[in-house]
Amino acid sequence: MPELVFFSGTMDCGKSTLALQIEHNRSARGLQGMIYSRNDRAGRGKLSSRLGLVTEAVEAADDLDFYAHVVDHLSSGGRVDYIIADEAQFLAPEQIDQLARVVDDLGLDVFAFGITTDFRSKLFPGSQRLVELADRIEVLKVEALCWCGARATHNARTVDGRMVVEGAQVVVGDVRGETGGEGAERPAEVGYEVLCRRHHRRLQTAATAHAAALSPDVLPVDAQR
Ligand SMILES: Nc1ncnc2c1ncn2[C@@H]1O[C@H](COP(=O)(O)OP(=O)(O)O)[C@@H](O)[C@H]1O
Ligand SMILES: Cc1cn([C@H]2C[C@H](O)[C@@H](COP(=O)(O)O)O2)c(=O)[nH]c1=O
Repeated sequence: MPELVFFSGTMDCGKSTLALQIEHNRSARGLQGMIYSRNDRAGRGKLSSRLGLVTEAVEAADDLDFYAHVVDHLSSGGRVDYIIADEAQFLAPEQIDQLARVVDDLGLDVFAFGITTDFRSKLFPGSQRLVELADRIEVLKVEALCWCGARATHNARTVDGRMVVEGAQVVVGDVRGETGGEGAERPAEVGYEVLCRRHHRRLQTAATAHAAALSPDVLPVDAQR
């Protein structure tokens, strides 16, 4: 039976790598996939992994109708055996419905990859619809870790290492920080960090935890002498 599968996890847990592996294994057996992505860090029309692999993809813009796109391709003599959609959290709920229709009406497997929640631990609309519609949800097995060593389950947005809780839901970026704040005297470093729930709730990133550990307030009594 064809399926709509949602592979989910935090940022940096290997989702895009798995997408590329699924694509590699299937194309090695002569199958042809239609690869979609949206807002990949490597640029428009790319699906890239931090391991350095990258492939061409159809950029899934707001106005892309997945079902119509696949039907058009098939009607013009093209072949499609399966669908891969990376960065699926950025898709509109209606586009997830279109992917479900591709499974049900065209009989194709659809593999969607994305983070479930944003930097405020709120569901992305596309991910919410995937949770509602997917035949299966697969949580990636390679665990990303919080700075404390616990399993990271949440995505934090940081500015100069400090977690922020205000801002637009979509800001493309990486876990190692990027230069932002155009026009600012010293551009702020906007980035992401994966945290366990406890430290996400406490807004404690690696940088702020390190600063707190170095603060005289928390030094042992002996060391303060
Ligand atoms: N230099 C490296 N050596 C080994 N593995 C790495 C290296 N850099 C990144 N990775 C692996 O790649 C994962 C990130 O893969 P990626 O597919 O880009 O993640 P996602 O799409 O979930 O954000 C990391 O969790 C890590 O397991
Ligand atoms: C938490 C969060 C993330 N994003 C962006 C940042 C990245 O561009 C992608 C996630 O990509 P990855 O391959 O899973 O690392 O999502 C965002 O726009 N808003 C957020 O709240």
